[in-house]
Amino acid sequence: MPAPPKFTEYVDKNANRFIQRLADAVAIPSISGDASRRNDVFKMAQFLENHLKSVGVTTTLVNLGSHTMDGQELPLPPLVLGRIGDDESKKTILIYGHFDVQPAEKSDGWDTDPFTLVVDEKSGKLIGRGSTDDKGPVLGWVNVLEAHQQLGLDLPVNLRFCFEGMEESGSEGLDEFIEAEAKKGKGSWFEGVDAVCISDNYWLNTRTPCLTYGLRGLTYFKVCVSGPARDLHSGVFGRAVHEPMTDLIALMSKLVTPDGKILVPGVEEMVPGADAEERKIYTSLDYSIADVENSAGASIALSSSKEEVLMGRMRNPSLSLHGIEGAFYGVGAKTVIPAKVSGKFSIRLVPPQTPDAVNPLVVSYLESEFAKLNSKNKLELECLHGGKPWVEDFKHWNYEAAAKATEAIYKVKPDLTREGGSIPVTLTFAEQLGVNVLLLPMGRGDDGAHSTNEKLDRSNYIEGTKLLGTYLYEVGAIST
Ligand SMILES: C[C@H](N)C(=O)N[C@@H](Cc1c[nH]cn1)C(=O)O
Ligand SMILES: [Zn+2]
Ligand SMILES: [Zn+2]
Repeated sequence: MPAPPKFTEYVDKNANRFIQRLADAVAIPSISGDASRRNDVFKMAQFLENHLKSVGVTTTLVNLGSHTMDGQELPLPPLVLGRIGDDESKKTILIYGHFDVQPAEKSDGWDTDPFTLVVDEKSGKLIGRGSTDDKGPVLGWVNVLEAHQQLGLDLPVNLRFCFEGMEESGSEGLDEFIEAEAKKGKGSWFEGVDAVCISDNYWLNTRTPCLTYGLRGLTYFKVCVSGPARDLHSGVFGRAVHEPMTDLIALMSKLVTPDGKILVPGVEEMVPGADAEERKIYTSLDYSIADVENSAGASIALSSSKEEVLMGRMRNPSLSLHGIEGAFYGVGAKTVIPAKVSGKFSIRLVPPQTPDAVNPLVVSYLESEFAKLNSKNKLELECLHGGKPWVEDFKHWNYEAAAKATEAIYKVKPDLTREGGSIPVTLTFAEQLGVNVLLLPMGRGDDGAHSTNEKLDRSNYIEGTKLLGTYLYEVGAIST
């Protein structure tokens, strides 16, 4: 059953207001990983709750307690829960999204202020932090509800919402909440949920919409090397003391080869290779080396084989080095020996890898490599956060409904993809609620999530809003 034409017409007529709604959301720098922005994450929770209320959703804010970040005790942002519809003859869909964003500074290399949405009329880009990850998709649902409220249309399904403000920082407190609710059975917030829909990833390319049935897991490490009591002068202490930065670089260089092979013994070996049958999946996807290179902004693909690049992103683990805290990075030529430096790296995990299985391998490898350095400095290892990988059955009515909706809006069959990123709560929903989970992305592969000049194309936001609404009608029309 397609959505009524008046729904899609309403979305077109109100596109500019919907863009203003996104601009208002982007203006709140809700960076969960920055302690100084915690008030803004709370402000964003309030903004979202107000918008949901105004379109007829019954809402609750759930206090998730507090946590320690950068040595500070901080209140966790609340979960924003919502419900609309209680008709037993209809299916109930749980929608998840997040209202926190990655850090962004103009000085990182943005062309414009990251927290002022720029509507580039010529290119059709809506540029700003969170535009595609994940404020645009979250507001897409608000837009759908507004249209139904204003047009006096009944929703074809019951909806439950679970929006969090810590996704970019390990989803602290969320798994525990879901597990505790799921245990309640009757009377649980999630009672009656038939399936889950998450819009928080991207098309593989810039042309073809997709449905996503897999995510990589993650384990994120901080490797701290310290020694001197304070920063030292390299002219006075160079070649006289063990230098933390030198030890750290030696360790970091032992983690991964320049062509992406993970050097921690046992980690690559956990994953079985792809057989000819599986390779066909990657051959059939609408993708080329130009897609990865255009979205990376340079000709730097690791392989000239499309299948290898896709497998590297979708079905193989990867290890990335992210940064070094405490290192000198300013302008000029400071001749310092930093006293304490912390390297940050993460491993994207694929089945059957889990943080519990991989972390001990990482720890014992780094400890043994550090021992080989014969350094008198001190090594400390910390796993900052993690999550398991997830792969779903895509031959399910939830995917069938999403495929029909995609064909109705975009006039093409969607690709079926696995995403290289991580949304740890996905597996928790699947396991705890025992229902199918679908990823229905709004944005394109070149949106630059987590990067500078993050954008969502105007057409993806507006057609994506229609897609989310149409998906609900297709779910409503399925009889199982
Ligand atoms: C795919 C999703 N939109 C996303 O960006 N997830 C993040 C989750 C995360 C974990 N640590 C920090 N952020 C990701 O895959 O990096
Ligand atoms: Zn993200
Ligand atoms: Zn996200």
